Amino acid sequence: MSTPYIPTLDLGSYINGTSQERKNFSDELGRAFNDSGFVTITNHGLSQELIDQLYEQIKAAFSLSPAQKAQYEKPELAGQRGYTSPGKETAKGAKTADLKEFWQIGQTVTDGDPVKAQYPDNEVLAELPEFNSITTEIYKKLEDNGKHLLSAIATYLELPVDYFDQHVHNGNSILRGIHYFPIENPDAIAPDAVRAGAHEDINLITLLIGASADGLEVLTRSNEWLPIKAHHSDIVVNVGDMLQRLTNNKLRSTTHRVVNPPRELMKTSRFSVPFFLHPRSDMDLTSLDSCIDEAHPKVYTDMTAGEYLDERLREIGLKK
Ligand SMILES: O=C(O)CCC(=O)C(=O)O
Ligand SMILES: [Fe+2]
Repeated sequence: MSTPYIPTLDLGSYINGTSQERKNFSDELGRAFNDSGFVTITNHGLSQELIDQLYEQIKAAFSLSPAQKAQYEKPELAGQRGYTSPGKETAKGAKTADLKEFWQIGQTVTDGDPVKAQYPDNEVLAELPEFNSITTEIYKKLEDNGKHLLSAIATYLELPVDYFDQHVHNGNSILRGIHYFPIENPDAIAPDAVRAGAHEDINLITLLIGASADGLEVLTRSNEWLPIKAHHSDIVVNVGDMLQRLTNNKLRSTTHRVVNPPRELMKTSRFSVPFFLHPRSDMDLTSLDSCIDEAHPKVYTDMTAGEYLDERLREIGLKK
């Protein structure tokens, strides 16, 4: 998956490294987030066996009948938990909905934190008991990896290493299993219909487990679409709009999309599982003073993470 534009970093060298190795990791991660906004990480502690089990469960969940899936689709939850059927999410600024369906799993609060009251319960799939345990395990592992990455970013930004900890503890993160369904008749879809229209992610950072097929593309600084090869064992990490806002554009939330397959593969599915790392909704996203100066005047209005998420869910059609 590695291209010079999207460097590969060893997360193990940060988690278990010497102070020099940790410093090097922070510098390289910061540089990549400042440049392309994307990195690939290895040594993330998710075994291939666990990733395979995850994909097995995700595929099984999408294979349920439309009536079974409909039991888990709750419009009042704005797609934030359970199942969302095709045609519901449209990339910001696009006219035609993405060619996808998805499941979303949210935070499980177990330590008595009153923030629990803000989160709807996860939908429990009665048909697939292992779906619930495996997705929860993956959620926790990706959340842990995300916390390490944010502490490395805090160091890069010359903030205290634990700057993000209180904001992401029991944060509003989402694990999303996506099925880009087969396109049975390519001539019958709208000319602008794509698997995922060009967009930026809403959250702080996204950790994306290697997809089942190619199709993900990243918009480079020279305005070219760079394909990212799908590798099951890698995790691709990118900056989202909340971190871009907080850093007044120092870290870049890079535009990406998922293109339709070539004609001979139109009738095949593509599965992917991003983890959108969100803070608690009361986190203040006001740009850091250290990221504002004469050359970089303040760009964004002040908002909390909760206010910003609400605005964005309306823009993509999930919240009415
Ligand atoms: O499916 C993928 O590879 C990427 C999905 C994505 O960008 C998203 O859901 O925000
Ligand atoms: Fe995305």
